[in-house]
Amino acid sequence: MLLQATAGFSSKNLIGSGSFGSVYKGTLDQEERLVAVKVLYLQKKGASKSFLAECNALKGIRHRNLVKLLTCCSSTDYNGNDFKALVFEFLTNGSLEKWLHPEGSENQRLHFLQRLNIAIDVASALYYLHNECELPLFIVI
Ligand SMILES: Nc1ncnc2c1ncn2[C@@H]1O[C@H](COP(=O)(O)OP(=O)(O)OP(=O)(O)O)[C@@H](O)[C@H]1O
Repeated sequence: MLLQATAGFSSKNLIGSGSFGSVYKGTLDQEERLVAVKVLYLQKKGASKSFLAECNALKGIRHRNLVKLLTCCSSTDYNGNDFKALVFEFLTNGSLEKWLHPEGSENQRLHFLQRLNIAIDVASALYYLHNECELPLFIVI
């Protein structure tokens, strides 16, 4: 299903990569729903731990400033190769880092109030994670 959704994890659907995986844009056919599929680099130390931590921490979370985790996939093929991926709702506005530190045109620069609102939203999400969400949180180092 994920293979189909991402056209075989095609490089044209690659939207970014982080410390533990690559993120692909995908479309779930039946619903035409856009998703972000994070495929873990399992050869990297800490990646499996990061997968479990992200699954456990995000699966019960409902907050307007935290991305929704739709499902976690873990499988092993006939040759014993492991595959782990996290499927998130797709966020259309791109990377926050690029909004905060734009390279190009001045038009894309956020003004002070917009930046303040982002800081408030981040603080609100952190407050929720620390005080209101009942799930254990893991920090992966
Ligand atoms: N749900 C999503 N919707 C759209 N783009 C996403 C989504 N999740 C991640 N991305 C894109 O993929 C990039 C990599 O995400 P990922 O979660 O792997 O790493 P990170 O959180 O940016 O970094 P690190 O894991 O190193 O802390 C992000 O910077 C973002 O551009």
